[in-house]
Amino acid sequence: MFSISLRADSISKIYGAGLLSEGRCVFQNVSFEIRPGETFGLTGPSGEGKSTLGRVIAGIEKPTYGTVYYEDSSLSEMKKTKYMAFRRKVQIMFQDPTGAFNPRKRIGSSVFDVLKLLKIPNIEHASKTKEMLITIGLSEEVLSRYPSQLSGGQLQRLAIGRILLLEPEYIILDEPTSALDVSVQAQILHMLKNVQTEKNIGYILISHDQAVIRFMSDTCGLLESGQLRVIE
Ligand SMILES: Nc1ncnc2c1ncn2[C@@H]1O[C@H](COP(=O)(O)OP(=O)(O)OP(=O)(O)O)[C@@H](O)[C@H]1O
Repeated sequence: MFSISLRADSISKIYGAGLLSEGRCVFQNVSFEIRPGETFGLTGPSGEGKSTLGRVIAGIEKPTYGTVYYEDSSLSEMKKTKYMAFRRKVQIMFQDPTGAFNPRKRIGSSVFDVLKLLKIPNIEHASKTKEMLITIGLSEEVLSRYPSQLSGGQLQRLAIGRILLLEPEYIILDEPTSALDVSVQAQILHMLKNVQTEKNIGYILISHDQAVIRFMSDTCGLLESGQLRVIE
């Protein structure tokens, strides 16, 4: 089956370089590749650049050196339309689900905004929303609630559900369960695995937790002292 890979080729990130400063090199010559349906687990000590690497792969930040390739196209050379398509296909999800939704809007309204943005015809909204809720294991009742009326686990499920409406090929999961209770963490991880099997999505999973990395990953990378060591 044809699959679109996401590949970092010798990327480096330096913050704060200028006329008077060499800046701070967060990581250098990092290379790895992932494919749909696979999970690349990214771990390492705090402050070593895992989130920065995630943002660079997602195209939110540019690498200082090196190239990120999607479907063999370099992100830095993509035309605007292709880049916009890439940004839709490669999503990033953050640790704290409470900030993921507008606190003044009911969940149904936030979901509606995404469907509208995607130009999904009104007639399909109910079925798309229902399908998404089934995938993330929540009932339609959550649509009438405000974010403050939901648990962290429910909000994280909905954050994933909202991303799934965009039909991504890859999701960068930045500490997706570390703000949650241990029992809820396990449920979310199982759900992520089921979603991956069902939709053949590739994950880059950033976590401090070795048990989470072991449970989820096909390949794992340790980012330490600016270097990525890939462990198959
Ligand atoms: N926009 C920025 N400008 C300057 N320095 C930055 C910026 N973003 C991150 N950094 C620095 O880059 C380094 C790596 O940060 P990053 O958040 O990527 O690490 P991390 O491994 O994800 O950490 P943690 O595990 O604690 O979340 C840190 O020293 C951080 O202060």
